[in-house]
Amino acid sequence: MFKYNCLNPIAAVGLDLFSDQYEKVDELKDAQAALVRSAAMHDLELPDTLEAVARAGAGVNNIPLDKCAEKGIVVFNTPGANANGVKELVFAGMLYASRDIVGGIEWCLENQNDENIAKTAEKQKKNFAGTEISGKKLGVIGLGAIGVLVANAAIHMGMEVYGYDPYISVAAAWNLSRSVKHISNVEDIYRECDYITIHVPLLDSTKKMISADAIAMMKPTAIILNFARDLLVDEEAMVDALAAGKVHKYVSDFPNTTTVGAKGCIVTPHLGASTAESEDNCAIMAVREIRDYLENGNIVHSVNFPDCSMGACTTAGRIGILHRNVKGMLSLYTTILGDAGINIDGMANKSKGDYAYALLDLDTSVPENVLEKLKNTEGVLKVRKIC
Ligand SMILES: NC(=O)c1ccc[n+]([C@@H]2O[C@H](COP(=O)([O-])OP(=O)(O)OC[C@H]3O[C@@H](n4cnc5c(N)ncnc54)[C@H](O)[C@@H]3O)[C@@H](O)[C@H]2O)c1
Ligand SMILES: O=C(O)[C@H](O)COP(=O)(O)O
Repeated sequence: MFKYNCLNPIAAVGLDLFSDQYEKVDELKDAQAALVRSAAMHDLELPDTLEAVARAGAGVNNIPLDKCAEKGIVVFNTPGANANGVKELVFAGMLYASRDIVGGIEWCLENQNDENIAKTAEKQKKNFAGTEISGKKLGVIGLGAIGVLVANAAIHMGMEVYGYDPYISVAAAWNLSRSVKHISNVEDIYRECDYITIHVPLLDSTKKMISADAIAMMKPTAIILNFARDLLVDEEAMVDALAAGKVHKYVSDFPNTTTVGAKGCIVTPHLGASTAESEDNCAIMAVREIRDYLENGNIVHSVNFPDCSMGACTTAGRIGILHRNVKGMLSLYTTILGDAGINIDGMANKSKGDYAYALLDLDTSVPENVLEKLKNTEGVLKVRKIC
């Protein structure tokens, strides 16, 4: 029986994919797997029982990735599963920033008792007029799952789209419309674009990447959209620039005391992925990842260990070894197994940064004393007996 804990509510359509071999538990300390959305995990005590964490979503800045790796806990996310939900809200953000839709709605509510509201509205509507997005320049910073969808949809909306991503994946490049202009110097986006939207992960290297200097290059009419993470933007500098009329609007999906209520800021309460479709997609992908890892030892879509798959286990034994990415590890395993008279039928070993994963199919189930030897090998973080 496998036990899992949900640190946030996770869509039922995903949890229903757990078989009767799985039991939901109320406490993380009792779980082998955890499912999480944005709950902060940095200060949580991670129990020794925990094997896997699946982030039902994209951003993993709420999870201590290295601490998990050191404890042999594989962290997954669900790339692309909520991208369409975010893309649609980015366009809502562009429209809210371009036309005073909110002001217009508020005016209607304030005048709901006016019998002549239809007539008055025709006189007042000039106060809520705006501009169109068609024909304007959009800069997309980060062309991953979300950035590509935003860029392609903007082309269909008649925008001139500039795309910047020095690390773009081959898959994303294939999906990107050929009409998107490839930008190699992000300053071209800051200087020339009417709308700038950011879709990069929050990392040490991207923190405050929209800096005061970047903001100073922007047009006074610029509209900046942040549906990625608030810490990507120097928001103090942004609020100052808005107050001084140096940029026009800042749309953010991450409320905080700097931006909510500040002049020119339009803030939503982290709604990007809060659609039925995105929540279902993320939950389904997260549960599949956890099951494939716990039942078969396969790693797909991990953010702290390499992906490594050998399908379902068809041999008498299978073990997975999470270890440091240092030389000589495989020969230590083959020696221990060979000395125990165990034949290796198949093997895969992959590495990612400081960490690596070996999956071994064996002609017999590994006895406890051999598992102990493997576990006690210098550089091994965790050994799992899968069958
Ligand atoms: N508002 C929401 O509800 C919501 C929902 C989903 C994701 N997000 C946020 O959006 C981010 C992006 O999501 P995604 O699904 O597109 O992720 P993704 O991993 O598919 O794409 C991120 C892209 O950013 C690029 N990148 C990294 N560093 C860069 C840099 N310095 N300059 C330019 N590009 C850079 C990468 O190459 C990659 O192509 C997530 O990390 C998360 O923080 C927010
Ligand atoms: O990174 C993400 O996937 C988003 O920020 C969504 O977060 P949520 O699952 O808490 O809505």
